[in-house]
Parts: sequence; structure tokens; C-alpha cells
Amino acid sequence: MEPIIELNKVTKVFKNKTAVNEISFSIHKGEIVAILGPNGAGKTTTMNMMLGLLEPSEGNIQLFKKQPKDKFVKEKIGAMLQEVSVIDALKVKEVIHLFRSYYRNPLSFEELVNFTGFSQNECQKRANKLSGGQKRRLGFAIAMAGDPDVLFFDEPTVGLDVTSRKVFWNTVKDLKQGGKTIIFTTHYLQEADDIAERVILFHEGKIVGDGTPLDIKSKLTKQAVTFSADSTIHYDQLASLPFVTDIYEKDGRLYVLTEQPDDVLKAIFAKEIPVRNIGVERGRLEDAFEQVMEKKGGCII
Ligand SMILES: Nc1ncnc2c1ncn2[C@@H]1O[C@H](COP(=O)(O)OP(=O)(O)OP(=O)(O)O)[C@@H](O)[C@H]1O
Repeated sequence: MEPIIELNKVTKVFKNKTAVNEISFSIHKGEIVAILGPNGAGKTTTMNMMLGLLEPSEGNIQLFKKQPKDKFVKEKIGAMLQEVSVIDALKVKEVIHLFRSYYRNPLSFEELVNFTGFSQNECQKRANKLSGGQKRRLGFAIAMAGDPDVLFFDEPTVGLDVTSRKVFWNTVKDLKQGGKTIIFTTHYLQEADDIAERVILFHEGKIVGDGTPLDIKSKLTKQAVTFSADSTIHYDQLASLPFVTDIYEKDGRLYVLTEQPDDVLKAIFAKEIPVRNIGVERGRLEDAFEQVMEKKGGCII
């Protein structure tokens, strides 16, 4: 299958700062890709270049075999950027009507209101009276107005409450099922792990990892022996077990990171440490991310 997005040795320099440094990758139809990396890694700059909002200093970007600014491309893509700026004087319903009017085959008004999750009353509100989270939900509807094939979301869930986040990602999964291609950035690594089929890891303007979340975790993380623990257990007791590199607690379970889970289990039983509901898991994407940063951007995948 032909890629629909292709970046070839793309560099972006702002004055003296190289924000993106000779990156190349392709994205195929129907992929759901998370672009991850620490602050200042070059994620937004890359996304803005794919959207035609910034020109690369060097290299080439093509979407649908055309330049990002091509009118054909503009009709095929939708974007929700970090700053959602809408015309404040307009009501929500007027904003939606306005953005529909920009496209030849827009989604229906009702479908777009569904993306916001707004009630009829909320649709009467002026855009400048919306909360931060509501503005993002309106931004989602704006991104969908032209029924795009490719969607770009730059940190889409910042400012959304837990329920709105779930609704947002469930909608994204449905869009993927419907054949859309989705590219998003996020600092919530669990979201990337849950949603993305592919993760592209950025560090200091370079791509340092590219693969499925499982690939990346398998290559970079240690395994964890996990269990529900008796309150009498002390971290010291666990830390003294052989091959343990770290211990943390999450959702009432203890995670003992190790490269040798069998040996850790043997030692737990030998020392009669009171553990229940034992499991062995791969480390989190967050752990992989930390490993990459510790390697100071050396390419690992
Ligand atoms: N318009 C600009 N002028 C000068 N430098 C810029 C400009 N935009 C971005 N940069 C610099 O380029 C680098 C990459 O920025 P970018 O916004 O792409 O990072 P990011 O990975 O999206 O970060 P974050 O996670 O904080 O959003 C940073 O060092 C940033 O300061």
C-alpha cells in the first residue's frame, strides 16, 4: 500500500535553533500514530509542517503525493491544535455552521454537534464563554467539519475531564474503524499505549524510536512482578530481593521491576513474603520513555 504521508530528510531551523533534524517517516492509510517526546522535542513543529503551517528548512513533505499546502490536501485533512482559537463573538452553533461552509461535502450539523457532546443550550453559548475543555471539544468538531481522511490532534486531551477523555478516545477508535488515519501527540503516555498502533518517539529534533507500543516496551523495559500486598510489607524487604531494579505502587498493586521475574518469584516464596494475586507484566510505555531519555537520544529502535 502506498503511504499517504511521506517525510524525507526534513529539517526545520528557527534562527539558530534546529527544532527538527533530518527526520524521515511514512504513514499509511488507517494508521493511528502517536508522536511522543519530551517538551521541545520537535513534535508540534513536525505536525505544523505536515499541515503546511510551517515550511521545512530542508527536505520534503508530501501528503497524498502533493505538497501540504495543496488545495486537494487541505480538503482531506482536519486538525485540532493546542490553541483552539475561534471567533469569540460567534455562538457555538454559528461556529459549526461557519466551518461547514468552508467544505464542499461537510458532515451534517447534527453529526458535528455530536462530536462536541454539547446540549442544545450549550450550542447557544458564545465561544468566548466556553471553558477550556469545552473549547477543545468544539475544536474537535471543527477538525471534523470537512469529513477529513486524515486527522491531526496536538495534545487533544489537555484540559478534558476523565469522562470527556474517554468519550474522545472512544470516538477516535470509531473514526479509525471507519478508515480514518489519525496522528496525535500527547504527554499522557498511557493514552498512547491504549490507543496508538504505532509510536514515533522524538528527542531533540530526531526520531529515536518507531514501532508498536509493544515493540517499544519489549525492547526498552524490564518486566514487572506485580501483586496485591499485605500492608505489613516494606519496600526494603522487596528491594533486597535479587535482580530488583525498581518498585512502585499503582492502583493498589505493587510492581517490582526486574529482568529476572522467575528468580524474584522464587525469592518471594522462599522468604514467605505475604503477596496475593501475583502476575508478571511488561513495563509501561512511560518506563520505555524514561529509558530513551536516559540514553540522551541515541537511536534505539
Ligand atoms: N516559532 C519558533 N521560533 C523559535 N523557536 C521555536 C519556534 N517554535 C518552536 N521552537 C523551538 O523548537 C523546538 C521544538 O519545539 P516544538 O514546539 O516542536 O516541541 P514539542 O515537542 O512540540 O514540545 P512540547 O511538548 O513542549 O509541545 C523548541 O526548542 C522550541 O523552543
